Amino acid sequence: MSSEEELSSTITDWLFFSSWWLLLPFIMLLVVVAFVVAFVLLLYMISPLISPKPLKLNGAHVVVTGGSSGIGKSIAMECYRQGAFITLVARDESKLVQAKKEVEKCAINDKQCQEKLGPVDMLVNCAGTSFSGKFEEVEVERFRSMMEVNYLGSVYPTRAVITTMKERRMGRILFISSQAGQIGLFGYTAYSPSKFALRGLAESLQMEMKPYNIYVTVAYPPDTDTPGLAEENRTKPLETRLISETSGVTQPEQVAKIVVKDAVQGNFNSSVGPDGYMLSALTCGMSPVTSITEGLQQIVTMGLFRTIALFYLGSFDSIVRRCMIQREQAKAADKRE
Ligand SMILES: NC(=O)C1=CN([C@@H]2O[C@H](COP(=O)(O)OP(=O)(O)OC[C@H]3O[C@@H](n4cnc5c(N)ncnc54)[C@H](OP(=O)(O)O)[C@@H]3O)[C@@H](O)[C@H]2O)C=CC1
Ligand SMILES: CCCCCCCCCCCCCCCC(=O)[C@@H](N)CO
Repeated sequence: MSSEEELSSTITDWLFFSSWWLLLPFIMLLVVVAFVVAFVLLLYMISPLISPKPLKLNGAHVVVTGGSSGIGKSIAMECYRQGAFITLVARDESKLVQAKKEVEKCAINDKQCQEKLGPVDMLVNCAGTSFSGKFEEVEVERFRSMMEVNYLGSVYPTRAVITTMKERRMGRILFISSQAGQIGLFGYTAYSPSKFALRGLAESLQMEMKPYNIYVTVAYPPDTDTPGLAEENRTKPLETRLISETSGVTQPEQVAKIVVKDAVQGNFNSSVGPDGYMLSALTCGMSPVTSITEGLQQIVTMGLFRTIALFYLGSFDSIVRRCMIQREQAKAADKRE
């Protein structure tokens, strides 16, 4: 054996009989894990720069449009319970007076009995109305009125308070959209667009307002047990009812607790319940991120939630198809009689 051959056989022996190289994948894995951990730690270190400072509700002036009923009234009560001064806005005066009495029962200090008006610290755009029906059966006028009340009805109050908020370099704007502002559903051709519009407004407004320490929140509640829902249910197509049942009916107090907490913290997105959480992660798009945890959750869960969503969509389509077949059979039976 030449010395050259000897050397090569020693190297082969070493390579095959000593097992250091078996560790190579583990070492690489360790390096990758170390990098990921370092990256996440870094993100958490800069998170105070991203997360806004919470608003102090105690002593703050909160204006709630649509505050005389349903979700708006519950939001007013929740804020009053935390020590805020409240202004309620709506059209029907007797409903307003009644709501004022109910809100005042939630007082936490004597000072609240004296009214303190002044610059608005938080504006809650909750005035709104809903309508469901099949596209061709909804009066054209209804498409306009939905945009006017739900969308423009949120633009005007916001315009009224924003200049002072900018000057004071503080404030919160809350928009009450809906799960129907995240997905378009059977029966909501007039309502959904007015709620989607709020999201576009909120995203644009947030980018303008961030340097002024003003934070915008959009809430997407599911069906909530209010006089508004009862009214909507009177014309609701069967399809819409069956599809909406997926995410159930929530109580307005529950919605109020969650959205007030999110607005105080300055979270852009506010969702209610597990379906709401999935929908928001899935539809986050280019919306601003207000905590590292939120961003990481979106990154990790999106593929999984899309998979789940495809099953939901399939079941919604089959509800629509079944209802259509049933209607046609009923019609045919009617004709035969
Ligand atoms: N209930 C639900 O299932 C869900 C509701 N939402 C949204 O939450 C918001 C509140 O809904 P909800 O609590 O059910 O509704 P309600 O009908 O119970 O209350 C609506 C409130 O808005 C006021 N309002 C209605 N129209 C106008 C108007 N043109 N100008 C000024 N104020 C007005 C009403 O007072 P008045 O009539 O005296 O003016 C009332 O105070 C709406 O924007 C709705 O789209 C979102 C998701 C689910
Ligand atoms: C991963 C994907 C999960 C998907 C879950 C889908 C659940 C869909 C349910 C939609 C319910 C729509 C409620 C509208 C409420 C509303 O705004 C009106 N009631 C107003 O009165």
